[in-house]
Amino acid sequence: MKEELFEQLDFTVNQQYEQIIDDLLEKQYSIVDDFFDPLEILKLRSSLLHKYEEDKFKKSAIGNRTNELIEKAIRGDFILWMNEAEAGETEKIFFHKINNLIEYLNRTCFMGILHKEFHYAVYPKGTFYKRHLDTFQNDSRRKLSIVSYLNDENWLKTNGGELVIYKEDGSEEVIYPLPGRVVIFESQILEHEVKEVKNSERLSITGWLKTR
Ligand SMILES: O=C(O)CCC(=O)C(=O)O
Ligand SMILES: [Fe+2]
Repeated sequence: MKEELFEQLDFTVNQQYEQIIDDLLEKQYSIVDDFFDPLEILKLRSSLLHKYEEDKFKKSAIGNRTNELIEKAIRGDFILWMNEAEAGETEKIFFHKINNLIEYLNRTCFMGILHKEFHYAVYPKGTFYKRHLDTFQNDSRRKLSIVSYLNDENWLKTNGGELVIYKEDGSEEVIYPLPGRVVIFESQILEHEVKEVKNSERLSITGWLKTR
């Protein structure tokens, strides 16, 4: 009895998470502009670029690798999966924040998130990811998609690489990949697209929170 009471007491309402939950309930996606602060973004970006320069990234695939050309016509990004067990200092900051969010979602919404997977992504100039649903190719257990943008503060809107979310009412939300910004959306429901990068390299971490 007493323990139960204490469990209740150590819970504090987090306004940012509450906003995410409200948004998800209302429109199936949420845009959070200050999920990571500038120093965190700087560290995550350096870490990404360091690994990218070491040639650790691989061309992304879409399920079975039967036709390279078709795959290239669908998505052109390069990715590196992150391993929480081997996370460096910088990645630890990332996973700490994500784990806090998961804990909150499970506690307040009984979302039942049990697994997660994240990868770094680089979209070089000229690349894109055509309109798709994240659960088509890989995994029906994907519940929420989370994209964190690691571009620097000089990122221009004219660089392209917008994330377009196709809403259920038929309209579109165009989202610029600005540093610190995180976009969370229902993986099973919302189709989306990454527009062609016209200039520079578009840097991000993409991942999924999964049930069962
Ligand atoms: O980078 C983004 O904005 C979205 C990436 C995406 O849709 C995916 O990797 O499935
Ligand atoms: Fe996607």
